[in-house]
Amino acid sequence: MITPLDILSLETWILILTSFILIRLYIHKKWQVLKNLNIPHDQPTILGIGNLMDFIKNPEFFVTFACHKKKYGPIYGAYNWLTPSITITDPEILKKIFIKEFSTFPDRQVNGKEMNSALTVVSGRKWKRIRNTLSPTFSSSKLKEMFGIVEDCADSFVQNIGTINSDVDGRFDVSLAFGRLTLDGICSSAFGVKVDSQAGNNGEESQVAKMARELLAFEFFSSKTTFASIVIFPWTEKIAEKFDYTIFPRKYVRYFARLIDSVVESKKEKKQLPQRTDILQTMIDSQITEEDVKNGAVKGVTKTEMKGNSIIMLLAGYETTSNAMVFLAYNLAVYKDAQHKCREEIEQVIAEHGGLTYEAVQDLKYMTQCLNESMRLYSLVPANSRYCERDITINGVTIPKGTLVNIPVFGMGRDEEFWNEPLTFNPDRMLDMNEIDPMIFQPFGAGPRNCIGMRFALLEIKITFAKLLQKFYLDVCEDTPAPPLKVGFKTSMKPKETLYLKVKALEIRVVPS
Ligand code: HEM
Repeated sequence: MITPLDILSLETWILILTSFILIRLYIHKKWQVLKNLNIPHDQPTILGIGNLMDFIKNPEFFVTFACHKKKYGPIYGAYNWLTPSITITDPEILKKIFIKEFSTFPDRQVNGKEMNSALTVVSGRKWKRIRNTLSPTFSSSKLKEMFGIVEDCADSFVQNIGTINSDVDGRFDVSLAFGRLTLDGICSSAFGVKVDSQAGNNGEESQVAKMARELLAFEFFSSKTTFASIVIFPWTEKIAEKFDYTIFPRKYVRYFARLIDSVVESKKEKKQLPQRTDILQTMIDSQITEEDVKNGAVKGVTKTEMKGNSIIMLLAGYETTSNAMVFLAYNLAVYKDAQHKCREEIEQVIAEHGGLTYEAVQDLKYMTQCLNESMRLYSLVPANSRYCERDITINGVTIPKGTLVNIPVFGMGRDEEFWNEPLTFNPDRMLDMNEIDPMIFQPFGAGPRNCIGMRFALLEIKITFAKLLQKFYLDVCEDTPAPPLKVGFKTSMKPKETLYLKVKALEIRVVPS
């Protein structure tokens, strides 16, 4: 296959790309797109190039956001390198962008063949068809059928946490332990493959777990090609598509594409695995051909789309869910009253339902409050976005076509304008979710394009903590930092430094302080 380097030398490409940057810079300066924004306050609207770089360099996004908000007001324009963007925190405007005017803002942003079909990046009719096909996978009835898969992984986690995942004092690396758990959960549900990564060093790690770990460890933002493609030239995606270019390392995409082929084959032959409900099975059941797509099919996924979307479930669902558990564990270890109340609730709910059933998990109300409060303080996806496809004026604010709307989710979660004592972990404020504006607190995004895996993630987190807290008491170690934790960013928000906590088996029954 011809690669760009077969056509022109690297130097020539660099020259061409640099010329493009300068031309685009010139055009934007000329047009001053953002100067035309009809923003209802007197603040300057141009921050200059590099708003997004600020964020990547400084994951304490809320610090950047708080400074910008103070300086420029609640709505301000900036350039994400060459893409004009507008940051909005007004809930009324956000509601219109996410819901009422969804057709104007259908995508988050303007990767070979497989990844270009992933739900996260497709748009228009294609997105609608794939989303319609995959959504039923996360319905209550399907999640109930997947309950066993998730429960197995949680059981394995609890079994290992007191032994191979912790040292003699019960001290464990929180990200490592929850990372292994979620890897098992997502591989099992997305690919239909049991990977047993929780067996850790004492057991044989499967090749799938190893490849998944390596794929997930890939630093997207450290790759200059990726950076250029996504951030500086969002429009080069179309060219990249022609060359079957993917931002994901080809070795892993090919590996998983082949893995899916073999799982599909063995599922067909019913040789290796029993037919069971998982994300891949839902896609197999609704497989269509390229011909069907051309004929306007409104539901179903092609073989290529099936592969891309299985891989994207792994990428979108792994770190987010794992880090949500890391932050929840931290908060429960620090705030012992909350941990104690969670444990009481678990015991009560299990007694009422006669076990930890799917319905029992839905009744873990206080644990949900703790999780929501934890995700407010440490939002896993620190910023959301919507790409504006036509000029529009909303509540007096003009958003020109081609502008990226930034929603600083992490910043809004800690904004004093919206929350009383925002840095305090207070699950009680999440008691009545009708009182919380879903535009201000949006850990899973909002509107028709919100997180498709939300209910799966919530189920996995709650089952795990119900099982963990039944058997163990979570505590801080001597070197566990005091709140608020310093955060870093890879593919999702995570603790900046390696975080250690302690587990103590509950036979010792420690009375919470
Ligand atoms: C705590 C865990 C998770 C968090 C915090 C999270 C957060 C998010 C957010 C903020 C978005 C963007 C939504 C928007 O634009 O409004 C998103 C999209 C998405 N998430 Fe999640 N997610 C989590 C777990 C998962 C899981 C477990 C899966 C898969 C099994 C998943 C699959 C996806 C996909 C495919 C999209 C793209 C949806 C679309 O464009 O239609 N996520 N997620």
